[in-house]
Amino acid sequence: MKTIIGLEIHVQLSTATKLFCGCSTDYRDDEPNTHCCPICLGLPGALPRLNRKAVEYGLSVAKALNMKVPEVSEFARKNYFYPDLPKAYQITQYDKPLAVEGTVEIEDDEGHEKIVRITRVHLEEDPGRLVHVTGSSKYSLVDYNRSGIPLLEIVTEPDLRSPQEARRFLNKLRAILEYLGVFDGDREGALRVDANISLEGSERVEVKNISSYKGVEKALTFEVTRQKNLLRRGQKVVRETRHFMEGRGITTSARGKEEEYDYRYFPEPDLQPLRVADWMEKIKLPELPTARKNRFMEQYGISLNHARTLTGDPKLADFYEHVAPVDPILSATWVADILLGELNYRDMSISAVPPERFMELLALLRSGTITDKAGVQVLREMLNACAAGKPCEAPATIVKRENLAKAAGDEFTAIVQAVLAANPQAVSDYRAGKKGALNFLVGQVMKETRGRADPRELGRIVAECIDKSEV
Ligand SMILES: Nc1ncnc2c1ncn2[C@@H]1O[C@H](COP(=O)(O)OP(=O)(O)OP(=O)(O)O)[C@@H](O)[C@H]1O
Ligand SMILES: [Mg+2]
Ligand SMILES: [Mg+2]
Repeated sequence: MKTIIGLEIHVQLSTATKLFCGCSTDYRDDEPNTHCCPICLGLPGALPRLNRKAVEYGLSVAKALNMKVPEVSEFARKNYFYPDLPKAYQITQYDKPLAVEGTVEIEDDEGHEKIVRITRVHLEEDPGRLVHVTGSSKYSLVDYNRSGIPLLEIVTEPDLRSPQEARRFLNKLRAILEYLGVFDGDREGALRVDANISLEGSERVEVKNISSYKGVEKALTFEVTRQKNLLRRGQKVVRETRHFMEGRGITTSARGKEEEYDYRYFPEPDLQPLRVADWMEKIKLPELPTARKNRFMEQYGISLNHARTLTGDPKLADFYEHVAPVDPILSATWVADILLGELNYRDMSISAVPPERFMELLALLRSGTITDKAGVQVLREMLNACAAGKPCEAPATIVKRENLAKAAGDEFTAIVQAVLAANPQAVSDYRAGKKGALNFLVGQVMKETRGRADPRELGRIVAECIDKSEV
């Protein structure tokens, strides 16, 4: 049964000030209701003044998503009565959005390139935030710091075919937004999604206001199962809005009147229509993820998978380009396959890693001073220090202190000799032609050197030592 998914994504644009007033958008650590004025509080008589930067950001997203812009775009009032919006209407866009008909390229579940069509993007203001206080007396508080933050709503066509595909789409979209510098992905609630899902031939359900990528995938996975089970039991899926309960990973019906609500949209009389077609021509785009991915493969000779991973986040891509001169391929492996995993494990961001120190580590690996295994140990020491807020030690210092340099010279020969002497049976088995005996001896040397010997060279060296010792 075909799964059909379409997303409506609300992105908080990272402008310095709000959409229709000069209040600062940087309110995260501040007291409630300290970033407000008569305009974003919606007091009678206050007039909106459009933030030019927000329109530019919106248009650059439209351009990056290959969208068409109309001659003229217009704001509209969406009327509803709720405490998160004291003026009783949201300024948004309705029949004349900023742009229409775009595309985003993603990978489908088989790993093939696929196009997801974008229906439209439009600007609107974020409402205030309600905090529901429960306890002996139940009441709600409202914080208008968020009221008037510019949102860009991005609506997709129902082109996504699985919850995993939806998540990959969101990752790609987030990468594009971060490359454009219009969005701060680290901010909580900076991206909120309404996920629409149906099984072919059935009604669709809309899961509202999911605030994480993982949440979108989880909510959709839950819905696929729920809807399939309904149909299996001979029941019908009803068209409805549902809420996602992040903690429990389930969706619940929100059957309310809001679905049939008539918003009585009409053009916003206090704002001029925008001539966006002319404006669009002046918008310049930076290099975007797909272009950067292709350049990485060409310029550094790295694999598609590495290029994809490394360009998924502009900070990661910058980091890679910084350290690549040591050795592009070795760097790609160490950043994409090893560093990323260690960062995720510690819930650390790439910005916490000093690239110069990482280059020193790469140089030690490249020169063969340490083995891969010891390299991972050094990296862990470095990251643990960073995570604890301590300065990052030089890799060479860690290597010295922990005695991690590759076993070499006399020290190494002594270890091999000692292992051979301690295992005469294995040595004679090897001489008698048993290949397995060599592996055993190599394993013993690895154990003695605690990973400081290079397993790739070790077999040859041990064999040589046996040949050289008395024949
Ligand atoms: N059969 C379907 N199955 C799943 N998703 C669908 C289906 N048809 C449409 N969609 C998706 O649902 C969304 C439709 O959003 P649209 O804004 O047009 O309608 P709405 O949800 O009724 O309105 P709004 O949420 O803005 O009040 C789009 O993302 C679209 O891709
Ligand atoms: Mg909307
Ligand atoms: Mg909707």
